Amino acid sequence: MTNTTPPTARFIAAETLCKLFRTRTSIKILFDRKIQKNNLPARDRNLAMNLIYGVLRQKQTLDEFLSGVSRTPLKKIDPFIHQTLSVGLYQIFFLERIPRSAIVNEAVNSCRYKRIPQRLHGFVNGILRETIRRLEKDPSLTLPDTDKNGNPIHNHPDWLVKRWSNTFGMEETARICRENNREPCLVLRVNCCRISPADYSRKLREASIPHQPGMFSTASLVLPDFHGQIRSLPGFDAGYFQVQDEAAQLVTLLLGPLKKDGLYLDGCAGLGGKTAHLAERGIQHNLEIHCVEPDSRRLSLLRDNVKRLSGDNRLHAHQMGLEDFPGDNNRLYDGVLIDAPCSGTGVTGRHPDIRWNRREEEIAEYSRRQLALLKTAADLTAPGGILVYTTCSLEPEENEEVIRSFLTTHPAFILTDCRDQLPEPAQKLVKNGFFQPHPAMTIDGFFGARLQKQG
Ligand SMILES: C[S@@+](CC[C@H](N)C(=O)[O-])C[C@H]1O[C@@H](n2cnc3c(N)ncnc32)[C@H](O)[C@@H]1O
Repeated sequence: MTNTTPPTARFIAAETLCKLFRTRTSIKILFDRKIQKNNLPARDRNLAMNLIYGVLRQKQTLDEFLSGVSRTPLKKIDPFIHQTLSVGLYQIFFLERIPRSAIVNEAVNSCRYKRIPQRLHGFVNGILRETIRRLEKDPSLTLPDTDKNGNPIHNHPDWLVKRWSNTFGMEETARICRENNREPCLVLRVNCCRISPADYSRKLREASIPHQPGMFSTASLVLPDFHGQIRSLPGFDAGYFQVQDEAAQLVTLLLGPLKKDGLYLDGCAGLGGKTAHLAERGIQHNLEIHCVEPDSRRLSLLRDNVKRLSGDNRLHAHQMGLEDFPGDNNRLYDGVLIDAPCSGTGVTGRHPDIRWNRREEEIAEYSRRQLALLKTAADLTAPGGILVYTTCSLEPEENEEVIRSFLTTHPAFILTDCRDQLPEPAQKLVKNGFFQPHPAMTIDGFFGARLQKQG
């Protein structure tokens, strides 16, 4: 292989992993850049993505195994070679359909492409062949689940495991980590304004796509084995569904009961997952909806998303930070949603880069920004109106502590019980009045608080 031939999926995976660990940039940004630069065919793109996500979910077990096979300590292995080996080991242990000889050849090809000195190709070749030899001798050989001191390996950084064991206890933490290390299922929210979940289920059945109803949200369908293009699912253009985990589906319900002809604001709209949900529900209630998002790329995707799902022309999208949003002609909002920027520690199963990119020190800065956003939102909420605060973090400083701190300075607001707005199966996700699902309950980790301004 020469540098004039296009790079392979394995090479892209190893390079992306190296860059991620070096720069702590999100996988989405790194991968999109690589795809644009290299024009990988869809099949290779999917394989590269699988390898990257797989290695991120198994990082510590792969490293533990590698340090048992390699005579060179991990810290002394060149980062690209290290990640090429992780990608190779991941394929050997998890992707049964790839011939083992191809795994070794491809790893050596990646080294050639990277212009790694020839003498080191033998090192890569030797480690992978030795692994295969051990597996042939003992087919029941698996990756280690404890480290050399006998401590369980969780495939999460120690600081996060320590925090979660303080919050949830060690057993629950181990369960959360285990769930996060599995490949998550695709979850859809059926757009009930366009089609019922039962009718959409029929369409999936006709297309031979295995699925089942979600456990908590009545509008959800779970597709355990689907790995294709989302656009290829039945009724994408017709707006029959949106990809959204059950936890994210449920938090929008906390704005209920919706007020007829009411004025609503999504104060941190992002790509519009929750704005679109609100817009769908809003059609029936004739809502006027405003949303605020400072990032122009996200706002443009949001517009497409909302148009596809609700065709709503009563959505007013504002590109700015909430602190700069003057409101609409001094009118106050009957409902405000603050889906605040957060550490994302509740969704490190779906986005395993988060667990390695985050720093514990960042949590204090997130909670400062979250409290500021909540205070801004309070001024935009009408008397009698509902203010919903939500994050996809599991950290108390970003969740209940933000709410407690807010309530001490805003006595006009009272905390109401989230249970009243949720369908019966989801009510068990509420603790101390807060919506608090976490991955051990086979749902993304979220937090939601429903506040009402006294009128
Ligand atoms: C958790 S995401 C929102 C996800 C979105 N609600 C959804 O369901 O797709 C938080 C969003 O807040 C935006 N944001 C950051 N600072 C903000 C600010 N000062 N005012 C409003 N939005 C902000 C970020 O750009 C990001 O898109």
